[in-house]
Amino acid sequence: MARSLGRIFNGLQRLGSVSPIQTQLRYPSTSVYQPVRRRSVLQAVPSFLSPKPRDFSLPNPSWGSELMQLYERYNSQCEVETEEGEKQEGPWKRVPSYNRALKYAPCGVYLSKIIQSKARLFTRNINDPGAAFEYVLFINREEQKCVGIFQAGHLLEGPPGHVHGGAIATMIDTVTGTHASFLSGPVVTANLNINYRRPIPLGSTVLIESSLDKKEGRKLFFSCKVTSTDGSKVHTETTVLFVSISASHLLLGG
Ligand SMILES: CCCCCCCC/C=C\CCCCCCCC(=O)SCCNC(=O)CCNC(=O)[C@H](O)C(C)(C)COP(=O)(O)OP(=O)(O)OC[C@H]1O[C@@H](n2cnc3c(N)ncnc32)[C@H](O)[C@@H]1OP(=O)(O)O
Repeated sequence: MARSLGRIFNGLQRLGSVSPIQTQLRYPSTSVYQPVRRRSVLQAVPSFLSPKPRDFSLPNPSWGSELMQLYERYNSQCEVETEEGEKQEGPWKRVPSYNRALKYAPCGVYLSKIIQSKARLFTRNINDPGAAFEYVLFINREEQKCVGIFQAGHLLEGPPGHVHGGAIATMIDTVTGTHASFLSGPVVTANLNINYRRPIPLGSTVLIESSLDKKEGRKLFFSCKVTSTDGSKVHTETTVLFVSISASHLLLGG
């Protein structure tokens, strides 16, 4: 069963012909979710089987002014105007975000109904806006950087009034993991090493910046910093190692 699912998944990935992250990044970054590639792959599928998934990385009423300001700052650099007044892709891309990782893959919506259909992405499984992880990620291909803007909700408490260290680690893993997937396709975290420097108050917004240090074969080494939004306070400093895997590594249990 697992083997045949692996074959289906690999086949579907070949059908899509681009990696999951590359697929999503083809969508016009300043617009709401527009599944250009997915539509062409799935045209023949009845529409009742393809509900439009919610993109959690778009603003909602729980977003505070800091999250909104930073979102707008990066989003305004996703599409720029040439001197002739034409619009073209800018240096940054907003990364859409759904409540199942499989929805990123070509035909993923259908696979996600077959494989562990109740599974939900850890950071996107609370429906109450603002209660837990509110965040948006942007990627800059040229500078090989990824930033996350993260507003921590009241359900993420660790030390009284402050964010749980595991929730911070989750967000660091999410930003660097998305960055690594974008650069290299499917990966898993092999090592995550965090120095917690200052606690993060619940309800506040922080900036998470990931950069690729080096790539050696299947291994990708990243540094990641969590700071206040103006960069004046460092909350954590992290190094992360990701290892590239084939899709069957996950489907067949490693
Ligand atoms: C189909 C998927 C599509 C995905 C699309 C996603 C889109 C984005 C979606 C949503 C965004 C959310 C993003 C969230 C991201 C979250 C990521 C996680 O949390 S992952 C869960 C936690 N991690 C694990 O469960 C790993 C468990 N470990 C393993 O599976 C294996 O140990 C693995 C793959 C890491 C290595 O196993 P081997 O057998 O394949 O390879 P070997 O030879 O052991 O290692 C390869 C190289 O790496 C080094 N290495 C391995 N582990 C190391 C370690 N812990 N420290 C240092 N080096 C290590 C080794 O020394 C070796 O190096 P030398 O090639 O010899 O130079």
